Amino acid sequence: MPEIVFRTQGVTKVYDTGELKVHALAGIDLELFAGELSVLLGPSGSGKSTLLNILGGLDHATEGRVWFRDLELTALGDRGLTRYRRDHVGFVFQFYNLVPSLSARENVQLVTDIARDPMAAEEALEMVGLGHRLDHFPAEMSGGEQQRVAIARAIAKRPEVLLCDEPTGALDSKTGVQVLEALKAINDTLGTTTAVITHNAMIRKMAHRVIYFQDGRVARVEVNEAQIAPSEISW
Ligand SMILES: Nc1ncnc2c1ncn2[C@@H]1O[C@H](COP(=O)(O)OP(=O)(O)OP(=O)(O)O)[C@@H](O)[C@H]1O
Repeated sequence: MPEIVFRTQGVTKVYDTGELKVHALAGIDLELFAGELSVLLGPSGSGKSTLLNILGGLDHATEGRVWFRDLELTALGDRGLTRYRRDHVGFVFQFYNLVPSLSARENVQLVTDIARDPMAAEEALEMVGLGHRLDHFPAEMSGGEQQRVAIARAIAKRPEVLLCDEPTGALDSKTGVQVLEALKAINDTLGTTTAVITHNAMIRKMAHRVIYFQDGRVARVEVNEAQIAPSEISW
């Protein structure tokens, strides 16, 4: 049995917008395991991003407890969460947030310059299949290539976990598959525990574990005995 990396117990999240209370998470008990790639599926508003943000230390649970290995995230204050994110978590979002005036290499170096034990920016870009585009600027790259630069930036500090919120949401099938191949290569070669939110149910086929959300709860979890290659996924 692989080690547990994330464990949540009765996690709720209520957004109180004054007039209205939104129950985004209604009691999540979940475990994510070392080295696995998990896909989080579910209708819009079912709580996927809210949970990912709590696991990544970007947001606080309203109730319940969350552990990253032995570290209880729900016991940390903002400074503790900042340190946790810096040391352990890579994020990838739907939009790439690259600095337009910096090359691919320089965008990654923004992180490697301040990380404790980073890989070289060139190595990170090689891993996502962009070793030949080091000196290109974001405007010279396709959406899929820009997303792969963002992935290289996220993994260059060698985070133990990589949390991805709709990483292919803005991409067509062909470039989206290249992004999925980059995520798989990282999961395979670095063993990075990876969680991917998607609306695209086809992507579940490349996962070790598929977590289905419904109304702020985990409706079910499926374990895939075999995974199919991203190149065999299309949409
Ligand atoms: N900052 C916020 N303030 C108020 N309500 C919020 C906030 N963030 C999320 N919500 C609400 O919480 C619920 C869960 O949202 P969440 O973004 O986690 O869902 P999701 O499954 O990731 O949806 P999507 O697939 O559309 O991104 C939704 O009803 C959403 O409107």
